[in-house]
Parts: sequence; structure tokens; C-alpha cells
Amino acid sequence: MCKVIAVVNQKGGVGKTTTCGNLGIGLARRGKKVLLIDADPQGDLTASLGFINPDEINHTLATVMMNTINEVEMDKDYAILRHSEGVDVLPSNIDLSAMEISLVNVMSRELILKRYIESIKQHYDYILIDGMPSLGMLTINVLACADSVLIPVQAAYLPIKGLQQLMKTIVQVKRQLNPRLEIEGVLVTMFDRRTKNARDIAELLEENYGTMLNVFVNKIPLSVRAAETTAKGVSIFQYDPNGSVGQAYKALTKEVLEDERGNGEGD
Ligand SMILES: Nc1ncnc2c1ncn2[C@@H]1O[C@H](COP(=O)(O)OP(=O)(O)OP(=O)(O)O)[C@@H](O)[C@H]1O
Repeated sequence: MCKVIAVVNQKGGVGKTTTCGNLGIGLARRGKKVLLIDADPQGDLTASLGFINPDEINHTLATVMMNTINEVEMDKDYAILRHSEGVDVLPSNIDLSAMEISLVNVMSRELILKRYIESIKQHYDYILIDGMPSLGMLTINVLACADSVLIPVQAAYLPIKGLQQLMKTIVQVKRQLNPRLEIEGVLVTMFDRRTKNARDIAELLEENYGTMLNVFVNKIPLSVRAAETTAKGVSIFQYDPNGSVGQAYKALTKEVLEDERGNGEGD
């Protein structure tokens, strides 16, 4: 059974792309068949995995969605790129920004991505989708096709505050479009445990949301190694396997697998 996890937060720069790439490769390292979908017109996930000029790629999520709208049949490998660390990648580029406008006049516009996902999900154990920093129609498409939402939140006041709006949207999508949508968990990123502010923010998050939803035990530490990885085209596991960020993403992978099976698969 395939699980579709949407990595979403309308706040920019909170670690969505970094989490999507490293968790996806973390799951592949545990033997899972993984597809990573870049659903952000900035193409950052695409570029961070080494496909450095996304705007020069002809077949992307935008063409996949357009073909889906026009009911054009696609091979299961259409637009899929292969990464050396064992994940498949459906890339994005600036063409996706036009999709937001094109969707306005399309029948069942919230469910276009879902139609595509349904046609390929039998080939994967996990599909992770890197969302864009907005709550527009593309994000609704991402939430409408997901089984769960993983929310990276930077350990700072304003990003935590922005969670309320996101929760509202998730509840609405769950009610109107996708009743099975669950919250995978809130993941604190760029956490600097040496500062009191970061520790206070993490506590605030736990107090305000901890009883309602899963706040991951593992926090992703702030580290320049994470920022450097983005330019290397590989995961943190390859770039800095023994560093704190690599260890944290390894532990997060285990936590996601444990939540999944509840049978020690994460061990
Ligand atoms: N743990 C970390 N420590 C330090 N820097 C990090 C960490 N995680 C990510 N970064 C850096 O922070 C920046 C934002 O991260 P990332 O691109 O993953 O966020 P995002 O939420 O996907 O951004 P956007 O909203 O623009 O898509 C990037 O430059 C990234 O390399």
C-alpha cells in the first residue's frame, strides 16, 4: 500500500524541501520504493537533487497535470527522473506557476493531482510531495491527494503563529475534499537548542498543539551542513552522514516508519 505524505507549510523557508528530500531518501535507504514530487514552481527540490536547471526540463509536474486535465494517457515513467540514491523524482519548474491560473476553469480542479497519483501509486511505497509556500489551488491539490501532512516549522515565533491558518485549511480540505487526510506530525526544523528562544518556542508548540496532534520527538538541528547539502545534489546521508542533521533525519525516518506500522519496522 502506498502512502502519500504532503510536506506543506504556507510559510517560506521553513525546511519543506530539505525535509522532503532527506526523508524520502531516508525511506529509500530503508528499502522503500519512493517517488518525490516537486510541487513548487521554484523547482528547489528538483535543483537540490542535482537537476540543477529545472527550467530546461521539458516534462515536469506541469505537463503531467496538463495531460491529466486533457485526459492524455501517460506512461508510468513519463517525466520521472532517477536520483543516484534510489528515489524517483517528478520535477517542477516555473511552468507550474501558470498551472495555478489554468486550474481556475477546469472541472474538479482540486482533484487533478489526485487523478494522476491514483494512476501511479501502485508502483510506490511512499510518495512525498514538496509543497509551495502558499495556500492556493496547487496546495489544495496536494492536500486533496495526500494521506497525511507533515508540517515543518522553523523554531521561531512567526512560523509557529502561521500554523493556525494552515490547520484551518487542512480541516477544510478534510471536511470537503479528503476525509481520510491525517496529520503525520509537526517537525521542528533549524532548531538551535543552545538558545533559550528556540527552546521556549518548542515548548510553546508542544503546549498549544501537542495534545491535538503529533509533534515529532526528533527536531532537526540548525546546521550549516544542511544548508550546504542543497548545493551538492545529494542527501545529507551522503554529504555528512555522521553530522547532527543526518542523524536527525535518520531518526525522523525511523519515527515515520514506526508510526506507520506500529510493529517495530523502524528498528
Ligand atoms: N537544519 C537546517 N539548518 C540550517 N539551514 C537549513 C536547515 N534546513 C534547511 N536549511 C536551509 O534553509 C533554507 C530554506 O530551507 P528549505 O528550502 O528546505 O525551505 P522551504 O520551506 O522548502 O522553502 P520554500 O518555502 O522557499 O520552498 C535553505 O537554504 C536550506 O538549505
